[in-house]
Amino acid sequence: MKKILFFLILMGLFYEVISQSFTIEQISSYPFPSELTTSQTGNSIAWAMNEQGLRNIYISQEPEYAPKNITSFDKDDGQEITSLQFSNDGKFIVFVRGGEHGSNWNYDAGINPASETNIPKVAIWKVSLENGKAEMLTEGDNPIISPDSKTIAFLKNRQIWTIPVAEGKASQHFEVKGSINSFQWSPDGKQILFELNRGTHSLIGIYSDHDRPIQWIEPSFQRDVSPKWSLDGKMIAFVRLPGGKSEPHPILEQRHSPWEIWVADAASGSGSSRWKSPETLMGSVPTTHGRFNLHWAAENQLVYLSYEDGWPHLYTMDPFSGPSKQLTKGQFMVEHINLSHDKSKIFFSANTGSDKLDIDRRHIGMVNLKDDQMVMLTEGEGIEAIPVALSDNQKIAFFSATSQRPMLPAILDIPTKEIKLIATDLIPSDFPDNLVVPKQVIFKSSDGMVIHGQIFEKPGGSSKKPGVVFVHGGPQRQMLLGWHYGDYYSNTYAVNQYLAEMGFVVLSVNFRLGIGYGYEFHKAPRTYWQGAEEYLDVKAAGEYLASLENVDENRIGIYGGSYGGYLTALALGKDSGLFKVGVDIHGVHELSSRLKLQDGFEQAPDYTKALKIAWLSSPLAYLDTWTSPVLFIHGDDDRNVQVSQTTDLIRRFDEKKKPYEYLIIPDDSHHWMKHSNLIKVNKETAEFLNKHLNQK
Ligand SMILES: CC(=O)N[C@@H](C)C(=O)N[C@@H](C)C(=O)N[C@@H](C)C(=O)O
Repeated sequence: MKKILFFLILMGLFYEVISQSFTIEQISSYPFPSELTTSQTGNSIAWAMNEQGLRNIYISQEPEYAPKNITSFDKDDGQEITSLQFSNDGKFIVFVRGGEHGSNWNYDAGINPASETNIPKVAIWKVSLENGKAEMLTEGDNPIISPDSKTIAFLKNRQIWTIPVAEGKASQHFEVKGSINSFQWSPDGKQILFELNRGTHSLIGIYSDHDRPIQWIEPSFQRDVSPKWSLDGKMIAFVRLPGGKSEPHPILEQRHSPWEIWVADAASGSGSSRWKSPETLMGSVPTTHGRFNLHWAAENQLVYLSYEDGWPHLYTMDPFSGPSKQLTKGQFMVEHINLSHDKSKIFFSANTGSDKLDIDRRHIGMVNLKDDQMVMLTEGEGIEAIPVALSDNQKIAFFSATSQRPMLPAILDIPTKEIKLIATDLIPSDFPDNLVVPKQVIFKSSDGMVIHGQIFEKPGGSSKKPGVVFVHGGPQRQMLLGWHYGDYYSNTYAVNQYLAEMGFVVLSVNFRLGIGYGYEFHKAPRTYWQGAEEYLDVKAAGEYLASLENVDENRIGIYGGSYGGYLTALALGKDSGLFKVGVDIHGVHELSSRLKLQDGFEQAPDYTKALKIAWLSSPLAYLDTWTSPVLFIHGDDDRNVQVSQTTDLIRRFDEKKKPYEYLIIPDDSHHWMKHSNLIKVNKETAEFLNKHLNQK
């Protein structure tokens, strides 16, 4: 009898293994597009494509839009492509290779995930569209081609340098005290507008030539940012924020963060405030992609984004006569905002449409500034994001995905609504074609917060499956009902599909602090080091999963990266009874550093209380109740979450003689720049969960 039982168990295991129809390498082999850009004439598009670590540039030209590879970088060396742009004359493309631009610090320092003996530099490259020659021009970052296509301005050591497009060496364009955050050529190419950080305040200046001093624009002790030339080059719009350091306000109270829109005369530098944010929490500085999204549009209108009605929406104003007007309205968010080349139309991604599930998707919308009417240009069960207008102002390019197919560029002809998917043959021939369709689930946290999630479950298999909660990072993110437009979350979507394939029921939880569900959700109080109430949503997700008929409540795991790693550690510390195993990927653990250390005489009135709450919001407070097995993973060139967050936690585990497993990835960052590292992390994550939850 025992032999028969053993044989049946063996067959069951064998069945489950062979029933896996794809490997982690196959599901992680999705090509990831980024840096979508369009030419000024001729309706061409270009994008960067990461094909299993090989990052190259493709262009597509009308009418067929067949993708053409114009670079040949052939090593999985972690060197990303950014700042991709066409020259106005359409003769060449410029881009940056190297660096880690998704970082919170040191984003323009070379990254070396291949551990080469020379750390790769961050460099500016040019590809001729006439003869196909690709050449590195100079070290530097953030290049912008001059309107006449003859010069490339760029940042080096936070100063503006230039290099002639033809022959010639790079040289510092001018010297100015401070760090230049951004710059812009004037429409006629004769001047450069720049935003300068001087520590306690920020200034906006215009460089004309060596014989004229910098023209400061309404200099003040405030922080002036996001300057934009008007279309005729006569005016400058910018945002004014408070400068300096305030008295120490109560730490645990949410406060209005004020901002104003100013307009100044470029020649004289004098200007005035044209709009002040409503003095409400929702009227605070927006934190949506693109932040203020301040743009000059046709008819000298100013377009901007504000959260003031509780959702990130677009507004317009005539800076000289009129009050502002709301262009997009409703319970949805807009992000990825871009204007048509003639500045008469605004395109954006939005989580809205005719289907109630659209709140967990993205579709493309447009506002025509001729009549200020908003229309949705795409709909359905797919995910469309990051629209960019083509030069004829009649087409847009964007990234398109479904629950089955990863992101690819697509082109929509606005009048005909015809959509053309591009580069489908860049999806590997052995890429899985039988992925599960994530199902929207909605449940409530213990405090009543309504939480959205996505369930990934492969039909069939065991009647009682193990469950895994996935916790995204950011935290200002939203997981979707399909492949994600962000590289980090395309990867976690792949991992969730693989875990479902292995027989897990996966619940990806969109906890509070995420985007897409309005201000109250995105800016919920008493969260992170101020009380970690977002953990209630993670716990509710675990309990929801455990309550499902087809899930074994005694085999629930959790994993997450970065902010999701923080919540994974908190879950394992606070609720090892619910979460039986976890994988904490570059998580945040020590939170007191988030409290601005009080110096001098003054201290926030609630500083002591805040310190206590920060401690109780940290996984470090729960090590004695943390009994579930854990795998710690961190790259040691992480520039979003210090690797010390994991080394220090491991030190505490060692001192407490607590078991753990670990995986350190030397020289890689927060974003697994080297594909082979991404595969290693994905595989170890899945195998660790499988070892503890899926072995009968
Ligand atoms: C300043 C800041 O918090 N930046 C965030 C983008 C960040 O780095 N957050 C991390 C803690 C994190 O969650 N990173 C990834 C996973 C992300 O989604 O940004």
